[in-house]
Amino acid sequence: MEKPILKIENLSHRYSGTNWAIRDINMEIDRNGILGLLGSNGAGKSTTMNIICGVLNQTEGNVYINGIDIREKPELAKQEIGFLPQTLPLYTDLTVDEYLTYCAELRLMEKGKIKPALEEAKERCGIAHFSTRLIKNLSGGYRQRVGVAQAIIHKPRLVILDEPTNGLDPNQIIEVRALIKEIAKEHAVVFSSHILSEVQVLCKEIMMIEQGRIVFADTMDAFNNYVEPHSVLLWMENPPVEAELLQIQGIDKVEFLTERQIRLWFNGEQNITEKLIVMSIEKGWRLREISLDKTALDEIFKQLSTKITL
Ligand SMILES: Nc1ncnc2c1ncn2[C@@H]1O[C@H](COP(=O)(O)OP(=O)(O)OP(=O)(O)O)[C@@H](O)[C@H]1O
Repeated sequence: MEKPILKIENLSHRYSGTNWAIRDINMEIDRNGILGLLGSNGAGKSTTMNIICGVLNQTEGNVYINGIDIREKPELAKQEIGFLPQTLPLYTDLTVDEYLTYCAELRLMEKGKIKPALEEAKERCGIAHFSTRLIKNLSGGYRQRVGVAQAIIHKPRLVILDEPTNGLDPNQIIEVRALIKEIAKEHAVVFSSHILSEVQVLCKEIMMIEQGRIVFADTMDAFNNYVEPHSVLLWMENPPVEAELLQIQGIDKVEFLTERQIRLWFNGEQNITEKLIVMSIEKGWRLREISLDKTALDEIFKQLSTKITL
């Protein structure tokens, strides 16, 4: 049977003299696609990624890339890893071609294979027209693309991207996200973010890390079900009485916040907003505002964090 692309067993790390930065992380990836590592600042994303990529030595646990222990055979394992760290590892006085050639050499690629690999990586990252441009003269978005190109130039099975859209403007973010999707067709990609919506649009699998521990690991669909909104906020000029609202199928609880502002708690009812809008028109409730009360990310983290066993 083929070895998993990435296997992490009971990974823990403690920076000297501090508390555990990550604790008992387990993870396995055996196919291409995107896994989103979601966590707030300081949750432990970079620590985990740096260890996977052999940049940092773990305190406890094991990391295998294609079955190879990264600590025992780092050079071999690193041939199957592409890494874009949080701070771009760019030499800004080099041209794009010079820099990517240098990266390919660092990855111990065979001389004869470097040129075609360089052209392919540039093509895939949309930077072929900047081959001779000094990196310092590129925009942030294009620098990020060069960063991605250096991560895939040696065609690794695993590509690790640490907050790749951080610091980019909205257009650049869209472009880099599209690039990540493209890359994931041919590589297993792990990318980190502290933005839930970003992970939601990009990933099929999500792993949430909080205070160094995995608090949720499943498909994006399972996650979305988990955080389904359960309440809806309404502002009506002429609201009905509580009893009338409770008769609506799917409504469990009614809370009058003010005379005209009401929170309705519902259960499993998919089209609740549409239903309420139609009823308001029929019954003359004079609905002014309606919004689904999606649980804030902080709240989700808090809920999930209480589920972990320390
Ligand atoms: N070199 C270091 N020395 C000591 N503590 C560190 C070091 N690097 C990180 N930490 C601590 O380890 C914990 C995890 O940090 P890490 O950088 O992995 O989190 P992160 O999820 O990547 O956050 P961010 O998005 O802010 O980078 C934090 O408490 C951080 O303060």
